[in-house]
Parts: sequence; C-alpha cells; structure tokens
Amino acid sequence: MATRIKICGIRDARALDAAIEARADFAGFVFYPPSPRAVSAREAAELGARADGHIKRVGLFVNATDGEMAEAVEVGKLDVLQLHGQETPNRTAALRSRFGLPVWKALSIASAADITRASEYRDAADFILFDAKTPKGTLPGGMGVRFDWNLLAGYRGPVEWGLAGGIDAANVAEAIASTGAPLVDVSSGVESEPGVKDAGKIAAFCRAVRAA
Ligand SMILES: O=C(O)c1ccccc1N[C@@H]1O[C@H](COP(=O)(O)O)[C@@H](O)[C@H]1O
Repeated sequence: MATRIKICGIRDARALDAAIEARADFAGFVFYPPSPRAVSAREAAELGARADGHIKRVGLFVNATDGEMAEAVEVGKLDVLQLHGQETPNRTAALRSRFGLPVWKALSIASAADITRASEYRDAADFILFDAKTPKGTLPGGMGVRFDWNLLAGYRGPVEWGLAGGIDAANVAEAIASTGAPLVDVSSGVESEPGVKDAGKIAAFCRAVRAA
C-alpha cells in the first residue's frame, strides 16, 4: 500500500496548494500559539474552505481545552484531531467521543519503552504518531529532531500508526525502509525557515515518498 503523506504546519494558500498539487493526503493546521506555524481562526477558516474536497484537514493541538478545540473544529472544518501534548488515554477517548472525529495521538519517542506506550491508547485513539522527543523547553514537535528509526523496525501496533520527526526529502526513503511506516508526517523538513513552507520542498518530499 502507498505510504500516506501529511504536510504539517500549513499557514497559507500557497503551501496548501503545493500540498494538494503534490497529492499529499493530509494538511496539518497548528492550533498552538507558541508555534511559528500557528494559525488564527480567520486563517484556519480560509485554509479549511480551500482544502475542502482536495485534502484532509488535520488540526494539531497541545493540551488544548474543549472550547479551543470546538472553535478550531468549526472554523477549520477539521477532519482529524491530532493531540501532541500530554493528553491521557481518558482525555483522548473523551475528545474522540465529544467531536466524533478520528483522533491521532502523538507520542514522544527517545527509547524502546516509549513505543510501548502506544498500547495504552488502543481503545482511545484511532492512530498513533511516533515523533521524536524534543529538547526540554522547546516545542513538543516541529523541531526537525529525529529518533532512532530502528526502534520501529518490524513494529506491529495495536492501532494504525505513522512516523514524524526530522524527516525530509533526503532521508524519507531511509525512514520508510527502516520502519515500514504507513504514513510519514513532515513539517520543518519542507520549510525554508521556521513557519515558512517551501512549495518546491513539498513537491520533492512527496516525490521522494512515492519513489521509496
Ligand atoms: O509543527 C509545529 O510547530 C508543532 C508544534 C507543536 C507540536 C507539534 C508540532 N509539529 C508536529 O511535529 C512533527 C515533527 O516536526 P518536524 O518534521 O520534525 O519539523 C510534525 O510533523 C508535526 O506533526
């Protein structure tokens, strides 16, 4: 089966159009104000409408409140919720039930023990995203940090899963070969600077995934 692609941290129409043109499967919109990729409600509304019918819209949240998420779901017409904070299995299940949308739970990985945490979410999340643990005091993602992909060699999880963290066009073939990831998620690897997506890098990334 073809490896699915998520381009995360899209903030403008040009980047969104590049992701659609390159036939990415998911566009990620960041609803986390400290991130240089955070979108306002107005930007989310414009991007959500533009994406409609062309690419699935993933809202990324970090320990957000129900109210913050409800506004984002409505204005951005979100198809998927990605939880990138310390959301527990109970909180994850509650959000899935409240919004009636598929929920992706991101787990921060630095060791084999971190990967076993996926089983805690077997009844709570629809999808697990394995991302690298980032340095203390920095953003919990979008930092271009990768973990040892060999930790996922031969992985068979209780729910669908994907790989994130430090992936780019130059290393995505290695990432897929090492892990067998059914989905890859990229943010800083397709940027010219933090928060600024590069249409050429988005196209090159998607080509590299398909060639892998
Ligand atoms: O992208 C962000 O700004 C961000 C902020 C807070 C939590 C997660 C974030 N992004 C996610 O992190 C992965 C990995 O990013 P990168 O490719 O290493 O730069 C990204 O795909 C998003 O899902």
